[in-house]
Amino acid sequence: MRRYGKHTDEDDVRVRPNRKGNRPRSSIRPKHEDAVEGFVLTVDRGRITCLVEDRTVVAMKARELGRKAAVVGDRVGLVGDLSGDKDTLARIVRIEERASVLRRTADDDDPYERVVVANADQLAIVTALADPEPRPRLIDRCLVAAYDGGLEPLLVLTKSDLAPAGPLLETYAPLGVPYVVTSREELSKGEAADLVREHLDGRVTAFVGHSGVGKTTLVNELVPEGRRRITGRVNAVTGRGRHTTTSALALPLEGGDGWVIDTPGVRSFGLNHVDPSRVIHAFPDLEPGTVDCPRACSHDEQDCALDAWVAEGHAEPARLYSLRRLLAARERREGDY
Ligand SMILES: Nc1nc2c(ncn2[C@@H]2O[C@H](COP(=O)(O)OP(=O)(O)OP(=O)(O)O)[C@@H](O)[C@H]2O)c(=O)[nH]1
Ligand SMILES: [Zn+2]
Repeated sequence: MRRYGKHTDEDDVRVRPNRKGNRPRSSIRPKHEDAVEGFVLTVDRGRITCLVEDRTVVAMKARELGRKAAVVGDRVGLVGDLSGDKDTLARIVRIEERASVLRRTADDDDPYERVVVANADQLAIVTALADPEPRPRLIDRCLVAAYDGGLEPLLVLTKSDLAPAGPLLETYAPLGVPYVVTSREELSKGEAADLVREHLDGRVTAFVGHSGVGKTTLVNELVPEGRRRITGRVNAVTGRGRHTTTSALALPLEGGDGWVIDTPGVRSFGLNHVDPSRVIHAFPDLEPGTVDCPRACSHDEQDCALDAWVAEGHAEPARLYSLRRLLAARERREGDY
């Protein structure tokens, strides 16, 4: 039988002698200061799987967090049973401020734009050069989502054995986006993964790409054991035989301190709330030219000061053209999905 002593609350509320009449110390301590830090690996129907030290711990969100959801990549504070044993459930009591956010757009089932990945440093946009054909507008939308959310983009162009990368790269050259080009042959020799890995070490990279571009093939090359390891652990803890989640999944890079976050399909990015001033941060060469813009300028309107400024020779016209193209990609069109 458990005994409840007189002072069971002592550890929670340690009130110090308060001679100066200040507020009791207990009330200014952050709540749950004993919470342990975790990293969200995946989310499945309200079950949030976190890495806590070297254990996989399944948790629920504490009610006090309100509507804010924990998403893959979040740094969280956990309390409760952190053993990671089967059938145990910890509680997430804190979600740390996010350094970056990748949003997906609202859809028929859900009217809100939602964050799908938090704290990624980089967005790897996987595009096939053929089969399926590249979709520049989709790439542009990914770039806007990256710039807006605070992620650095990386273009990963697959299937260069089927079509040359030149024309597409030319389109993106003025943006200075780093890129990797891979082929079937490089893939089979393991070289494709090596090329991509050079961009991943020490960073958290979210991978997006629509069906058939070779994203899964590449991610499996990058983290051959990763998926099995993580989903195996998740299954062991949840008792579910299959990893059924439709959420993104964070996979540890072998021998590095980076993470690959595999995202399911691309449902188009949430660009409704894109702030042009955040996108223009990605264009530091153009930014000074916006001082004479009207207030809340979209930089895609007639009175925008950038046209005259660029015409005076302060920056490359190709850069302004690229900025405008990206800003125009915010509008969702038929076929963007
Ligand atoms: N020719 C060629 N084929 C490739 C290359 N990379 C991947 N593929 C093939 O492209 C097809 C699609 O690859 P997946 O990895 O399944 O593509 P995905 O983007 O994950 O697509 P989903 O699984 O549908 O989301 C597979 O048949 C791959 O073998 C490449 O560099 N060249
Ligand atoms: Zn402007």
